[in-house]
Amino acid sequence: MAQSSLIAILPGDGIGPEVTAQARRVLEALSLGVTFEEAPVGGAAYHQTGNPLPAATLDLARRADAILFGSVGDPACDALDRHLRPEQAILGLRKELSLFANLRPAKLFPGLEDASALRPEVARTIDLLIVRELNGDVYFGEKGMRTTAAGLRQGYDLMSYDEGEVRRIAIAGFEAARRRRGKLCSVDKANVLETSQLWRDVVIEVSEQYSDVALSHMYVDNAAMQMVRDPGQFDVIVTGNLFGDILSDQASMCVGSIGLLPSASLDEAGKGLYEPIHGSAPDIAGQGKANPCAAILSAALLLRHSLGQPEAADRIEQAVARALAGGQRTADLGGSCSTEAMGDAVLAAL
Ligand SMILES: NC(=O)c1ccc[n+]([C@@H]2O[C@H](COP(=O)([O-])OP(=O)(O)OC[C@H]3O[C@@H](n4cnc5c(N)ncnc54)[C@H](O)[C@@H]3O)[C@@H](O)[C@H]2O)c1
Ligand SMILES: CC(C)[C@H](C(=O)O)[C@@H](O)C(=O)O
Ligand SMILES: [Mg+2]
Repeated sequence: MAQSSLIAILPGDGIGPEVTAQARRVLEALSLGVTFEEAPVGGAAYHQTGNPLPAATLDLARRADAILFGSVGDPACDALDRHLRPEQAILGLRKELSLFANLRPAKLFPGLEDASALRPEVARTIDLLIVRELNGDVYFGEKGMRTTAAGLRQGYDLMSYDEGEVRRIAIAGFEAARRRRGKLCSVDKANVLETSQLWRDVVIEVSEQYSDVALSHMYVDNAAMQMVRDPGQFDVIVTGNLFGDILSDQASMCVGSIGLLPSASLDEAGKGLYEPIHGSAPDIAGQGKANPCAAILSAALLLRHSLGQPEAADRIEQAVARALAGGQRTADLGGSCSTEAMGDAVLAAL
């Protein structure tokens, strides 16, 4: 029941706290009777405790019904050992909570044609969902630095997927396609990578249970090209962790800004972490310039996927659309609204 739901707020670093504050205001305005509890994460947590993902923060994330996450990343931490860096916090949460299915929707908001990097008639066709695998791939394989026989420094990161990991994300992709326009494009690099060959084989096996979904396959380099040539051809894209990371940043500029794309990271049971796809944006942090829409739209996904509140989710999405259509825009979209003013505009449109 939403009455007793606990939402963990993990604002993080850079613009994370700025955009999360606006998302929280919007959730509060809906008076859903939810409780919020906040904890530090990323560089903020490292500076306080020496650990980017302190036990108390992980505990809150486990106890909560859903997690609203800002962003992590702090240039002052870039020289730390990798396990101490802010980014380990989001990777750790995804892994510890088995949040393997990352949904990244991208759709052009009416009126934002001019903000897209694409021509308006192309931008208008975009309504796609990237289903990105989040617990495996080159992100979580063996990695390290070593010295070659010739005495050269060598970095390595092992890419791998087992068939169980591919099967469960393929199912998530087919299920999403079934709820949308019935088209699934699996993106891989099977012409070169064994990991991708297994990926393709398993996706084809799973497709036998989904005869109502039209499955296609595309190599990732072609997919990057097709995303800007004819993005309207895509309904659902299912892909691995690394390819999904890259393609989703690209998709964001096709609809106008990285400050617009939310995401849901789900486990098998529907528990979720919700975050904008963007990072901590150190170049604009602390200046009130960040676009809070991705964070606000992430709160909408939280209500829909973890709290069973689809009407409230629709209300938030419609309010964002109305605010944008009314000309309220932050600098990334060519406007002059501050982060807070954009939050005000969404609240006014609720
Ligand atoms: N999930 C996460 O927490 C996450 C995601 C991506 C990057 N990061 C981290 O963030 C740090 C910065 O990385 P980066 O610069 O490659 O990516 P970034 O997404 O933080 O920023 C890329 C560019 O987009 C702009 N931008 C991002 N979000 C914006 C918003 N809401 N409104 C307006 N402009 C916005 C930034 O100003 C910057 O010019 C790094 O430490 C990186 O590891 C974290
Ligand atoms: C910060 C980083 C670990 C993260 C990723 O690569 O998954 C980010 O780029 C994202 O898209 O959420
Ligand atoms: Mg990314």
